[in-house]
Amino acid sequence: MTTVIDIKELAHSYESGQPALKGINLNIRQGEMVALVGQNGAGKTTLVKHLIGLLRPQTGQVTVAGRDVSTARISELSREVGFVFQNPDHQIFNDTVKKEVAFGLVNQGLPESEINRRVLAALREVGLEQQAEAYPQSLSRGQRQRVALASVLALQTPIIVLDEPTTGQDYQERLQIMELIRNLNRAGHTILFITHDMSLVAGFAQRVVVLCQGRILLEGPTREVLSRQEQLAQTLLEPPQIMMLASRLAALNSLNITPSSEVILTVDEMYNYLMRVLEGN
Ligand SMILES: Nc1ncnc2c1ncn2[C@@H]1O[C@H](COP(=O)(O)OP(=O)(O)OP(=O)(O)O)[C@@H](O)[C@H]1O
Repeated sequence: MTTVIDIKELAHSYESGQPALKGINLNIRQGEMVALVGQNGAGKTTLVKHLIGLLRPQTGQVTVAGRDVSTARISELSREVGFVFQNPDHQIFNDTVKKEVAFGLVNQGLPESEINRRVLAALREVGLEQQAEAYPQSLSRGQRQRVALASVLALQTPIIVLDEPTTGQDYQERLQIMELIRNLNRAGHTILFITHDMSLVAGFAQRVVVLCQGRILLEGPTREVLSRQEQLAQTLLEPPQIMMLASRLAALNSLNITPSSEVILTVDEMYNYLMRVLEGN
């Protein structure tokens, strides 16, 4: 499989503080669905900002779809990578939902009929077609998060990076969003998503990268990484019983059972159970 994100010895220090990244080496191949996890301040957002040119490598090298991000223009990178910000309010600035989702497409100079088609399809996918004319700031945080997601869906970029895509969503909405993202992956998009939610990792990621204090602590297939309970404990990602369940769920998911099998029901049930444990009910 072709490598679409290639990160070599990437380090970054903000002016005011400690180094946020300390020599990251990471390869992501076309068509993968990868979770990036780690406790607050581990460097996850700093890392992904390099993929869209919001930060340029101070040391090391980052290549995205064959383009060196040190020299690539942001407009060039944005055709390859769609980015859903952690806080939708850093992304949303138009006065209607429809205009917001259309914004990137208008910038690309697409014909109006194509823009309308893509905007409506994206809003339908995130369940916001009724809110097309609404003022984004009148929507709930969860709905604004879905507006941000729709804007990226409409761009149809080969790579999609999502920083905490399920923030502000309830249990059902979280599942719907992750299923939508998984469908994008099945349709061929490469997905990198940041999350604190290990049940989402267990249920949806093929591979996990664990960041800890600016370094990669663990990296590998989800099942393998989630079975490394002792090392994961260092990152204090979740209470041990949640990690244990997440690990078992990942093991079941990795069996890759066909949807018609009865066992898949067990996976779903277990996932639902895990989500309810996390919700505290
Ligand atoms: N703009 C900034 N200026 C100075 N320091 C920053 C800036 N952004 C992040 N940092 C610091 O860099 C480190 C890594 O932050 P980063 O936001 O990348 O971590 P994260 O893993 O995404 O955290 P979270 O899960 O809380 O979003 C932290 O110590 C953070 O305080």
